Amino acid sequence: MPALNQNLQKLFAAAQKEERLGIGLMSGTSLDGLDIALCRFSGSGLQTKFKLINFVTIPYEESFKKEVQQVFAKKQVSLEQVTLLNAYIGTFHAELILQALAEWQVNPSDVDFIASHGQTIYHAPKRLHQQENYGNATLQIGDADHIAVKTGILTISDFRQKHIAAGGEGAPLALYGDVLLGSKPGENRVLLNIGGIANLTYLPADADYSKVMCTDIGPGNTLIDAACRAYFDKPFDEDSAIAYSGTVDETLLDALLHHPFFNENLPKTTGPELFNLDFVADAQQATRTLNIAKADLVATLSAFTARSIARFIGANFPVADLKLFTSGGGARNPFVIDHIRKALPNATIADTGELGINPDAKEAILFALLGNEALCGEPIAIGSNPAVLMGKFSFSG
Ligand SMILES: Nc1ncnc2c1ncn2[C@@H]1O[C@H](COP(=O)(O)OP(=O)(O)OP(=O)(O)O)[C@@H](O)[C@H]1O
Ligand SMILES: CC(=O)N[C@H]1[C@@H]2OC[C@@H](O2)[C@@H](O)[C@@H]1O[C@H](C)C(=O)O
Repeated sequence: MPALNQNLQKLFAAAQKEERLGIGLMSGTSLDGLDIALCRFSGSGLQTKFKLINFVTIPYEESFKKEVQQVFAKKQVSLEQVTLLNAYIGTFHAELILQALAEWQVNPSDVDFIASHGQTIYHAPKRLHQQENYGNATLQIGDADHIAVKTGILTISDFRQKHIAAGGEGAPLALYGDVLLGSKPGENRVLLNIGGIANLTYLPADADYSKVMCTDIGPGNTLIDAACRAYFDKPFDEDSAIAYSGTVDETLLDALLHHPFFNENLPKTTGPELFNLDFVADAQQATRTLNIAKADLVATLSAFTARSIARFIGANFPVADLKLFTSGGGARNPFVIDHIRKALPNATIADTGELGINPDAKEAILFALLGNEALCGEPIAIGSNPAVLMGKFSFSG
């Protein structure tokens, strides 16, 4: 039998180890920075044992955000800019990983794999584009060959394509990790992530994985952030200072909550391609609220996030018998969380820190888990999701 080449030998060795060190990377729709989670794994699937060793979010410079924003969630962009960014983001993420590893005094050669989400620049489920000849599609850039070559670490990436190829919308993938991290027999749980977009995983008390459900709900921080950028020259509404200084416009809020996306079948996905300031302006036009104070707009958009989340949970789950665990940057938005609490007075709400999961690190941990599965797992059927192993391998040499 011919010998395996060195890349495949390394891959085999990593997959067969008792314990593996893996890095999960997330660069989300909020474009706030790169989340880097260093985890130790043993086993796979529902028997995985994992420990978060180190975590950091390295914030992006404004100049980098602006470059990505030129192509982010836009129908018409410069193809040259996309091409340049694809290579640039891969190299840039590799530099940030090396910086984090140096700070943690971890030698790159001790890390078995990197699992990289990349940067979503366009998410186009068929429900959005509605073009007959095309199916679901999504695009994450930041090519992993650059990460692998620059760090010397086997890199797994582009997880969402397999989900689409096997019948999904490419998102949310959270359930694959949430089942492992968050389910507890005897408790109905919801793991709610409020990132740019809000999504959740429902974990039923009987631990019947066929009943697990994971879907996007609607906007998380994306509209709040967009309004802060456009009208206050701020990247986000820190500690809800602007929202608390304004008043919710109930007429506008009601119009926003009437968007047909909220009545579409589950599971479903969305993004800033739909929930953006043009959508808000249309609702303002229709309700003659174009002239409301900008602080009132931020308050209304914050209430919109909270109310759409609370309405979804109230309509779909047994609220009085439910534990809700929050994560993502929006879990640190007090206005949003207060409004969810008020709308769901009977639900128990805490952040995922109560489960021993750093709420800011959860999505990066998810990708590390998916990387571990790509190396040594088996496809698992959860809810209506495709039972597939996701991710593509990039070798360092
Ligand atoms: N102290 C705070 N007060 C208010 N909002 C905050 C605070 N800290 C973080 N946020 C919000 O959280 C956002 C970042 O959230 P997060 O990093 O979870 O998003 P993401 O991972 O990019 O999104 P997604 O999950 O959609 O991909 C910020 O843009 C901001 O809106
Ligand atoms: C296409 C894409 O990047 N979607 C993200 C986004 O951010 C939140 C929500 O929209 C979710 O569907 C998904 O990310 C998480 C990590 C997921 O797949 O579970």
